[in-house]
Amino acid sequence: MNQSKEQRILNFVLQNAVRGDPCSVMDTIDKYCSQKEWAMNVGCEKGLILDKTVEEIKPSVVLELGTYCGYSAIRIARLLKAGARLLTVEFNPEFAAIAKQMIEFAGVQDKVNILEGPSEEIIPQLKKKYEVDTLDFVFLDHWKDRYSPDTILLQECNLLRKGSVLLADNVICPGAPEFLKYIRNNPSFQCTNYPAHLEYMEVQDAMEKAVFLG
Ligand SMILES: O=c1[nH]cnc2c(O)c(F)c(-c3ccc(F)cc3)cc12
Ligand SMILES: [Mg+2]
Repeated sequence: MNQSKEQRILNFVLQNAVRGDPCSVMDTIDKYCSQKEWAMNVGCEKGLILDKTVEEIKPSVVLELGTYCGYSAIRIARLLKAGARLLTVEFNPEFAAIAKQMIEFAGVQDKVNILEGPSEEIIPQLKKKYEVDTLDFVFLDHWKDRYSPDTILLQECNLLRKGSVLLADNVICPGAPEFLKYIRNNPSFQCTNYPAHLEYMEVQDAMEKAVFLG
């Protein structure tokens, strides 16, 4: 049976990146996806916005919605302080299996827990099943029409605290208009937009940062 694109990306990393070196894994994925097959990793330009956000917050507990091949999980985990942890949610079991191998190869597996299933089922389990009190940082990079319902769900589950930071990918391309309308008109959030390019393309995209004001 012929391989999936995600399996080809993983194989290219296993054969070309340096085991235990997160930057090498990220660079190798970016090389493959810019030269051979496009894939929906956050990439290096928007990845720098993600890096700066994580370095500013110095989070202890991070939630990522949308793991895909694990690129942004590795990007985030490499910057986490000792004892800090990343919970990353992936609906697609094939993607989750690829991400697990990618994260282990990068050597950040001790900081990352991949939670397989739909975000709307997992978010309500975070407190009891995954021992989360509140989230310091949430990276939204899954299905665009889940951005606002999941943001509402995070609030309903009391997972946000004063100063919790949300960062959403793709608010221009493919676009998350409902989320932007919701978050920018909500007095409980302070929003900032970061224009960028779509990963590996000369197409406009942007990330939206939203700080929860409590
Ligand atoms: O579904 C997605 N989930 C998470 N991130 C994405 C992304 O960064 C994309 F660029 C895209 C994308 C896909 C096809 C296009 F033509 C443009 C963007 C999709 C997603
Ligand atoms: Mg994305």
